[in-house]
Amino acid sequence: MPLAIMCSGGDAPGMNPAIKKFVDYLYEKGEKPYFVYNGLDGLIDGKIHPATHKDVGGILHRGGAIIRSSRSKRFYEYEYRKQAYENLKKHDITGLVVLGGDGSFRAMEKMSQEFPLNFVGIPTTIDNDIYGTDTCLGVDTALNVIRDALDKIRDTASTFSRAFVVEVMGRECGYLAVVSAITSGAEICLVPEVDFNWHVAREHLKREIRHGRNYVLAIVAEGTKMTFDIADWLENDIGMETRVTVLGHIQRGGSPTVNDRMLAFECTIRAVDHLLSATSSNKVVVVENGNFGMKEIDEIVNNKYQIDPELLGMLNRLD
Ligand SMILES: Nc1ncnc2c1ncn2[C@@H]1O[C@H](COP(=O)(O)OP(=O)(O)O)[C@@H](O)[C@H]1O
Ligand SMILES: O=P(O)(O)OC[C@H]1O[C@](O)(COP(=O)(O)O)[C@@H](O)[C@@H]1O
Repeated sequence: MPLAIMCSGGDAPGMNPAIKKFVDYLYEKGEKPYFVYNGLDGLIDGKIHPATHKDVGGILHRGGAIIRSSRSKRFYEYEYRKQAYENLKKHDITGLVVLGGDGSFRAMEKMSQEFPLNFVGIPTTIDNDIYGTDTCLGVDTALNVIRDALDKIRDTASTFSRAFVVEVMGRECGYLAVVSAITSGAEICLVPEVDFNWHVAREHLKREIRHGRNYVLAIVAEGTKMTFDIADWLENDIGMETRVTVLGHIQRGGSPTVNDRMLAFECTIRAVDHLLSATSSNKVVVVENGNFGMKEIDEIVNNKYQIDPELLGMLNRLD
C-alpha cells in the first residue's frame, strides 16, 4: 500500500526525523514510501516522488524539512484540491501523513470529505496551538532556542542596567511566551490570553527597582501586538533605558532536540500503523498527559486550543 508524507504550513524542527522514520519504517514493513515536495502547492503540481533510504541519510539532526513546505492560496479552491487528489491517485497513494498545524489539518479535512483519501496528521508547529494535544513537533526545540537567546540577552541587560523587551512567535497563542518567561525568569510577560494589568506591573517593578533591581526582561507574545507599547512604557514610565529584540524566524530553525526527535519517531510510527490498518478514518496523533493517542480530525479543527490555566496562573508569580 503506497503511502506519502508531506509538510505543510510553517516548518518546525522535528520534520526531518519524522520524514526519516517514515521512509525507514515503511521499507521495514515492505511498503513503498513517497514524498510530496513543496507542501500543498507541490501536491497540486504533482511533485510526488518515491523515497529511498538514500534520501533520508544524514538528515536526523537538521532543522527545516528536506521535502520543503508551503502555504498555498490555490488549495482553498475545489479545482486545485481535485487536481491534488488526482496526482495522488496516479501513484495509487491512498494514505497521506501530514506534518502541519491546524490550517493544514483543515485543508486535509476538506479534501478527505471530497475524495476517498485517508490521512493522519502529526501536529507540527512551534506555536503549540493545536487543540487536543499537549505538545507539537518543534515546540521543544523552539523553547530551547528562545531560552538560549534570553540567557544571552540577560547577560547584556544586567551588565548595562537596561530593560529588554523580547518578542516571541506563536500567532494568537501565548504558549511560547508563558513557558519562556517562567523558565528564563522574566519579570514581565504579555500574552493574548491574559489582560495585562499596567498598574500592578508598574507597582511591582517600581518596588523591585527600589530594592536594587537594575535590569528587566519582558517577554511579549507576537499575538498581543504590544511589543513597542511595552518598550515605550518601560522607557518612559518605569524610567529604564530599553531595547527591543524581535526573535523572529530563528525560533523556527535549529537542530531538533532529543524530545522532538523522539516525538517525531513515536508519532510517525503511529501514523503509519493507522494508515496501514486499512481503517478509513482521518485522525491526528495526539499526546495527552504523556500518553499517545489518536483523535478525529473534526474534533481537532473545530475546537480552540487553550493554555493550561495552571500554567497561565504562574504568570502572577513572576519576579
Ligand atoms: N479551510 C481551508 N481549506 C482549504 N485549505 C486550507 C484551509 N485552511 C488552510 N488551508 C491550507 O493549509 C495551508 C497551511 O495552513 P497554515 O495555517 O498556513 O499553516 P499551519 O498548518 O501550520 O497552521 C494553507 O496555506 C492553505 O493552503
Ligand atoms: O513564516 P511566516 O509566513 O512569516 O509566518 C510566521 C508565523 O509562522 C509561525 O512561525 C508558525 O506558524 P504555523 O506553524 O501555524 O505555520 C508563527 O509563529 C508565525 O506567526
